[in-house]
Amino acid sequence: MVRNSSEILDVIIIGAGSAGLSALREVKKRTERFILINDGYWGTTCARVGCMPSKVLIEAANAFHYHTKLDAFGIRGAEHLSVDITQVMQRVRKLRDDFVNSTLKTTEALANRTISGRARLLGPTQVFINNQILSAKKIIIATGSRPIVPPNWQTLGKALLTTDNLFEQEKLPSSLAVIGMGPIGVELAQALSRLGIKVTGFGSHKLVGGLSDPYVNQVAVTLLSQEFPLYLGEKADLALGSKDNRLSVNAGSTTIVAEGILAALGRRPNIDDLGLETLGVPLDQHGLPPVNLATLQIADLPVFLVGDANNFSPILHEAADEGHIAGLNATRENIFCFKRRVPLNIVFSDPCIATVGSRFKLLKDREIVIGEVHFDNQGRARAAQRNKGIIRVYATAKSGQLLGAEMCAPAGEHMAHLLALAIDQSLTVWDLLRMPYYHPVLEEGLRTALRSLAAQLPERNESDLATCGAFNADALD
Ligand SMILES: Cc1cc2nc3c(=O)[nH]c(=O)nc-3n(C[C@H](O)[C@H](O)[C@H](O)COP(=O)(O)OP(=O)(O)OC[C@H]3O[C@@H](n4cnc5c(N)ncnc54)[C@H](O)[C@@H]3O)c2cc1C
Ligand SMILES: NC(=O)c1ccc[n+]([C@@H]2O[C@H](COP(=O)([O-])OP(=O)(O)OC[C@H]3O[C@@H](n4cnc5c(N)ncnc54)[C@H](O)[C@@H]3O)[C@@H](O)[C@H]2O)c1
Repeated sequence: MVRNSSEILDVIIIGAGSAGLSALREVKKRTERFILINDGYWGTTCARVGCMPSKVLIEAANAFHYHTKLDAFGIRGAEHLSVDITQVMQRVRKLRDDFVNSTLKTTEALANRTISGRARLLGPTQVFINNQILSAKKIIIATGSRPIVPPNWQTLGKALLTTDNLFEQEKLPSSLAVIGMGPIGVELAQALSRLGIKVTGFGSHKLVGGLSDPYVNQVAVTLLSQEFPLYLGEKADLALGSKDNRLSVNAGSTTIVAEGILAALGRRPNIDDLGLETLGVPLDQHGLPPVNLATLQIADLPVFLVGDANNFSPILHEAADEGHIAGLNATRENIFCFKRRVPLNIVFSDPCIATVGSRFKLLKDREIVIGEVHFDNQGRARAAQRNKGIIRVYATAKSGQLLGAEMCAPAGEHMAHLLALAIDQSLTVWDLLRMPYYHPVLEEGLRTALRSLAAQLPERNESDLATCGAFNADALD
């Protein structure tokens, strides 16, 4: 029998991932009349099967990969090093468990304010959960996303890996086709290859890792292809041999045989079966309702859609921001518009792929100037055997105001943060060139890109340190 709770809650939060927990933090400050509902495991995608375990795996892979550079430093014996995959995976899970436990503390303390189960909307103020109907003034939907797996791939059983089960593996197949070269595919294909697995990468787009600048992409593809075969531009599909039961991957004219598949085809918002159709607003072709990204409100309803579930920018800091905005707006009289942060996407490949500010594909029809640096001859990068990669920086042609950058560069994660701070502050290339650069650092490479950009701008007053030029000597720039 369905129970109809008589209590009218202030807020129901559906989904206890990073977005839901961020909303919870704000809701909790203002009311005790809330319920947090989560289906399946608690502990967030980020900590359980996302950002954190993937980064632990990548760190192990890069630590081992370093042995390929030792000989050049004059350090011998590296060929005797080997990877114990079982131990690597155990360490991934051990750290993963610590990360998950840290997130569980928040929700365990809530006791009867949490419900485990699959929630479904019955309208803008009602939720059906575990045979009962809950009513609330506001509802925050933070149901996250899941890996896309085509139906005919699901029959593969153990041979099919996604990020939902990869980190649970005790051992890994000796050969693996990584299908999809977005951020997840690139990060994991490189890491698994560096750990000694025979990886083949497939991507239906020519662009990898979320890049849109073809010049940066070309460098990224060239560098990744030096580590594992990479087939781009054709959709991959699978076939299981009828006689030998061998798994083959086909993409255009390419066919390879692999022991296992890692599907990294993208992620789908968890909005199916959620009852969004009961809200009475139009849904787009993906089933998504209209969401105001400055308020996270769905149309003018008392309902908010945040995090991966709205498919706007499925990365952690954006999910956390959206939860924060929705948590505030759901507990205030008036809805407030928030200015969103400068876009920043980092792929933890080596060299690091990153996009910051406006993407190249959105700028190419505007009047912009582009500064560029290749790291092949950059002094500090050469000293560290990290001299590979490129940064391209975009600015307005008139004033040199920084608009964005794309890169595949050593220390790219840090360069991208520096540029994000500069873009947020509406700085020009000259403003950045006026600031200090220590010597010898990788940031001098970024400065070279900025100088090449400044050289294309109208001339400046020479009494300004921003015009201090390069020595044109590898050792000094
Ligand atoms: C392998 C991988 C690596 C990543 N690496 C990075 C990275 O390095 N940096 C970065 O910024 N981002 C990264 N991301 C993305 C980041 O993890 C996500 O953007 C973020 O975790 C999304 O948080 P969320 O709260 O929207 O969703 P989630 O954390 O998935 O939370 C949603 C919750 O809602 C529950 N739920 C779903 N449907 C219902 C329902 N009907 N009723 C009740 N509960 C429901 C789910 O079970 C889940 O617990 C990575 C993702 C993956 C998969
Ligand atoms: N470091 C990070 O910040 C990080 C890391 C991992 C994931 N993420 C987030 O997770 C989201 C999902 O990442 P993702 O890489 O899974 O998705 P994605 O959508 O970015 O990339 C998936 C890729 O798979 C390709 N593809 C789809 N079907 C294919 C097929 N049959 N054959 C070959 N290629 C195929 C698509 O063309 C696409 O390029 C990202 O948007 C990102 O926001 C972020």
